[in-house]
Amino acid sequence: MLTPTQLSAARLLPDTTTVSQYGVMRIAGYLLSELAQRYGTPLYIFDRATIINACQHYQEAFRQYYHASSVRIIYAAKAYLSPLIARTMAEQGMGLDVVSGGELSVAHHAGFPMENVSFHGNNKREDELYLALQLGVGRIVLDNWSELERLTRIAQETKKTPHVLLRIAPDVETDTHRYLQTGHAASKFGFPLNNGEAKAAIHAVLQEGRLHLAGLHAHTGTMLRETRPYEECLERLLDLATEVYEETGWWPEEVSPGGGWGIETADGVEVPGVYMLAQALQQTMERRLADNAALPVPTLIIEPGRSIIARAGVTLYRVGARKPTPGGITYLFVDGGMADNIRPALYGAHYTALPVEQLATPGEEVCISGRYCESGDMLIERVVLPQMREGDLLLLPTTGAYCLPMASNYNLVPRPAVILIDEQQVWQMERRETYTDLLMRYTE
Ligand SMILES: Cc1ncc(COP(=O)(O)O)c(C=O)c1O
Ligand SMILES: N[C@@H](CCCC[NH3+])C(=O)O
Repeated sequence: MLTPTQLSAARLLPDTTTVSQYGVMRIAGYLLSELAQRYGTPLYIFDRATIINACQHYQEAFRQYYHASSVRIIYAAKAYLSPLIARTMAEQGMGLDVVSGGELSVAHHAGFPMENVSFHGNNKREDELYLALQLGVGRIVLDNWSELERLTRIAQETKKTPHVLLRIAPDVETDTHRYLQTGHAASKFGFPLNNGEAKAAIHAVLQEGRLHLAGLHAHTGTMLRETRPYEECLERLLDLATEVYEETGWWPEEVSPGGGWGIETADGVEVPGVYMLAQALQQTMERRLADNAALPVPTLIIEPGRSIIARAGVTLYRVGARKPTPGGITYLFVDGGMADNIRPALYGAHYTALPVEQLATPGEEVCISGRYCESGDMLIERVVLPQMREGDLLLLPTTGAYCLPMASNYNLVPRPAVILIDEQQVWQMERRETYTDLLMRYTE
């Protein structure tokens, strides 16, 4: 029998999760308590089937509205990357969006086809641009004038003609946390549209002639749960392209309204299906290009990260202590916290938690708090759970995106192990850090 918390959390769990009539939870057939025993805790577990299903779901949704050749779906590696994840994305026909020489190196190491890699970021260093050209990345997305000048100079020197997109700040408002907004007029990302800089940058690239301007890009924010910002963003990019076409005859081969599609979380807000996004973008494209029927429809590039990988991931923590306080809060201390998942502290992100084994104890409201020396180290401020004891295992769903990539060694706690599982196999993607790993960084 599922408890009410388990029931409401069921939609947040990986696709292969099962709970027996005695309340025993498995993912891809594995007993979670056995995985915790074998790999230790905290443990991040990714379910391969859920990742593959999400990739296929995106492809099917967009292929309902576009020819396969006119849409490219690019996984945003910043959500979580390992060589095995890069290989899985390649097998699924996904491209890869990277934002650093580090992510680029993992993609290269994994043998990811470099022509399907887009190199993003707002401050790419010179050595990273050289590396991108040397490895032959498909697209470099330029954010600002300095980057444009830097890459133009490198292109001249190396006698290469990189394919670039210009990132535009389209001045589109999004209904998401302030730190997750990226397309407004004051955004740190992109050439502003409003003051004419975006158009000036396009003219500059075309006049200089050293870079191949393949198209225009924007990304308005993340954890979006409506199609409106995507539609507005695509409209603005196409309007800008139309103006430039009339002035110069240049027309984009590609346009991208970025990634950012949300997921359902413990806050209970529903997210429309991805096919709604595909449909909305196709309709916007058709509407905006109706007056220019002779022009080829640009390839649409979409860059999901979280909506591909968040629900595939869960975290297992072990409870170390239960502490009722006279102030009325009962804490459950777990063996991880803000250093492996900064999202609640940084964005007020909502998670829920489930005991891994069914407990017949009465329910109580607790605060799930980590082991770090910060009062703000709360993974969940309030959740009702059966009374848990020291040693019990707790599972947090939807931790596959932006937890591990933002992890730190705060308090010099080693970072957790990470595994990928399917019904046949367990792959250890990252081994647990050791004290030796931590000590190796010090040179004196
Ligand atoms: C340029 C760009 N593309 C794609 C993404 C992926 O966003 P999400 O993981 O929310 O889909 C991001 C991150 O917000 C981004 O900055
Ligand atoms: N790190 C953020 C998302 C930022 C995505 C990159 N622009 C999160 O956890 O939600």
